[in-house]
Amino acid sequence: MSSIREDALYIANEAINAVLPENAVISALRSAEFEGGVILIAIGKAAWRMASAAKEALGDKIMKGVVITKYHHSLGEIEGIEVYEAGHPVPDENTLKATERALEVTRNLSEKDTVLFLVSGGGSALFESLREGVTLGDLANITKQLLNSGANIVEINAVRKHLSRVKGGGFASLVQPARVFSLVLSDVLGDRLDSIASGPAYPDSSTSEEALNIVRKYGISISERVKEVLALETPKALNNVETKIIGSVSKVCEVAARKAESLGYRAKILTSTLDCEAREAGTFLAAIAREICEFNSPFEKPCAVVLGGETVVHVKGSGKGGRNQELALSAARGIKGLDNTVILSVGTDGTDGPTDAAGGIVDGTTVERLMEKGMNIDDFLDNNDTYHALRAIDDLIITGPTGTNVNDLILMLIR
Ligand SMILES: Nc1ncnc2c1ncn2[C@@H]1O[C@H](COP(=O)(O)OP(=O)(O)O)[C@@H](O)[C@H]1O
Ligand SMILES: O=C(O)[C@@H](CO)OP(=O)(O)O
Ligand SMILES: [Mg+2]
Repeated sequence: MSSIREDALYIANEAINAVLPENAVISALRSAEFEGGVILIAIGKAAWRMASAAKEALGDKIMKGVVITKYHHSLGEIEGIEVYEAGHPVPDENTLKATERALEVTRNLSEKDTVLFLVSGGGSALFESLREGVTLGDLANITKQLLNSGANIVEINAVRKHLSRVKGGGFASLVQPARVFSLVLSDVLGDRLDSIASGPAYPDSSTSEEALNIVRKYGISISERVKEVLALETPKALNNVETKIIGSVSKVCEVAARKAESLGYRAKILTSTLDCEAREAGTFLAAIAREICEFNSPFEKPCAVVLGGETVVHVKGSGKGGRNQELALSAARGIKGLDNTVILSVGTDGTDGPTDAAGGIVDGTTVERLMEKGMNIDDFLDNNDTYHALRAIDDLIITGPTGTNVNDLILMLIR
């Protein structure tokens, strides 16, 4: 019989494999019709896999193409398509250069032409052409502040959209009169199309006023010059765009639940929209675990509790970690001493925060194993240093870039 840890890792792996984008791209393109030329632009952490699937489906119908993905996320050449890598989560020079190339290949198109736009999370950092008055230095600085402020992705992107020529519908405006056919892998809760990769081809629902309020709410420091740029509006209507969502965290949760059932666990999806502070989610989940272990309620053992979403972290310490590692370690504190209980939290993109881990997997012995090494769990949580704690006791999950990106999966198994 496999161990409960092995079960958890198997379930997570199967669920992530089920949202690799290839099949979804190919089936979405099967029924699509293109009158004139097709120009492919793919952005985000899943861009390479999405583009290579589109090439497989459409072959020479694709006249030109540009892929922009995160460093170490491309898997080689794709015939007839230019592949670039750039900075994420903070954009860099290569972001601007690659985006300029994407704008060049989509210039001067006719209304018969189609821009096949393949969008996945990460696109905000990877696809950028700045409004006049904003420098790359400004954007990098504002991005770093926002990422560590506890602001959620919808808020972060409301600000980024108002600094950009391509975000918030800007890209679709620039390629007019060509039509944009957009396939989107969602990594934003509620599948908000104007927030995923900051919606370069979707009418923006956020306003300048909101962007300025977010800057104020989180105490983001910006110059007067940047403030003036933020006050300019984004497109609120576009008539050349068609959009399809081809994957999201709900599917990850459903597959995880199904796989858990196939291993004999009674599975429940608790939520697919978890969005609170990471350590609070971990503490809360641990409390549910204790209830189940003691009273066999509200879920009967053996059970699998599945959650999907994207928590946030107010980073105050100077350590290394990510939201999944922080959720897992805080859960470990709460399930200390429980038998046959495992909690796992993993980013489906394979990278959790600025680390080489995808997440963490903890159990009732995690705290004790840390203590044996002379490590106090609270110190590591306080310093946002969850990576070093989990690494010391082999409780990290390391997958490398997965080629997909649909938020995070959290799984609790009890038997
Ligand atoms: N030391 C840390 N501990 C916990 N979280 C952190 C730490 N450093 C950065 N983060 C969080 O990691 C987030 C970025 O993680 P990442 O996995 O790259 O996000 P995404 O998958 O959404 O692109 C930041 O928003 C920040 O809140
Ligand atoms: O690109 C982005 O804006 C976000 C959401 O889509 O993705 P990530 O959090 O992976 O950077
Ligand atoms: Mg991630």
